[in-house]
Amino acid sequence: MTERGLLIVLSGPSGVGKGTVRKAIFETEGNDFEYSISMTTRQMREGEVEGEDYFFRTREEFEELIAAGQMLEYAEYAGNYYGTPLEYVNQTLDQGKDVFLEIEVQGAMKVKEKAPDGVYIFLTPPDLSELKSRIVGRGTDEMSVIEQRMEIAVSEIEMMSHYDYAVVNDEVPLAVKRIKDIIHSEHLRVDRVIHRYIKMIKEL
Ligand SMILES: Nc1ncnc2c1ncn2[C@@H]1O[C@H](COP(=O)(O)OP(=O)(O)OP(=O)(O)O)[C@@H](O)[C@H]1O
Ligand SMILES: Nc1nc2c(ncn2[C@@H]2O[C@H](COP(=O)(O)O)[C@@H](O)[C@H]2O)c(=O)[nH]1
Repeated sequence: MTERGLLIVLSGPSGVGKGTVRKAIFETEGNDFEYSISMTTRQMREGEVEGEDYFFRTREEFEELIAAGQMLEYAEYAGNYYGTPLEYVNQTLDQGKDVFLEIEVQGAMKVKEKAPDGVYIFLTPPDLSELKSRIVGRGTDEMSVIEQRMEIAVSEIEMMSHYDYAVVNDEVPLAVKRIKDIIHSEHLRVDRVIHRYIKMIKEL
């Protein structure tokens, strides 16, 4: 039987740079994990592409998928649903490939309940004023939404202790390296490696 892949969960407050760092990770060489594209009911931003950035759905469609048990997790964030389709994650892990989720904190905690053996990484800003500058600088949200996201950010940062690792996103290439190093180390954990040896011993 193929060894199940590792579930990698990256969270952190809105605007910290999760998307930027995740894209940079996937652009670097030597990755062996797949990105799970999320579903959302929020409006598509300029430049976003259906099926690449998100699967954009109506609230009705999203609620049907929840009712059908087709979401690994979902959360309501700043007035919209966001969630992880279950089938892709399960199929990919079953094929022995690692899966990378980039999701907010409520959803990450739901995933952690279901998959405590995943690796949970919290991306932090150097400080809160830099966080606000990044959200403002991105130019995608109105001031009322920015204030809402900053309030949520404070409560999200309070949840950091539930994660396995905290990575500061001061500079993107440094954050990328820190995250790749964590994933590499997770693969060397004895509780993951030992299964291979138990299997070999059984086959002797
Ligand atoms: N290390 C960094 N230094 C300076 N600016 C950064 C850094 N990382 C990301 N940014 C910028 O911060 C802004 C927010 O980044 P990004 O959209 O990736 O955040 P996010 O955490 O994915 O946000 P959300 O959760 O709202 O989707 C972008 O304009 C991005 O270019
Ligand atoms: N619980 C989940 N949160 C998700 C998912 N996909 C993205 N997100 C997070 O939502 C906020 C807002 O995103 P934005 O694109 O509107 O800026 C951010 O923290 C994302 O990481 C998901 O599948 N589940």
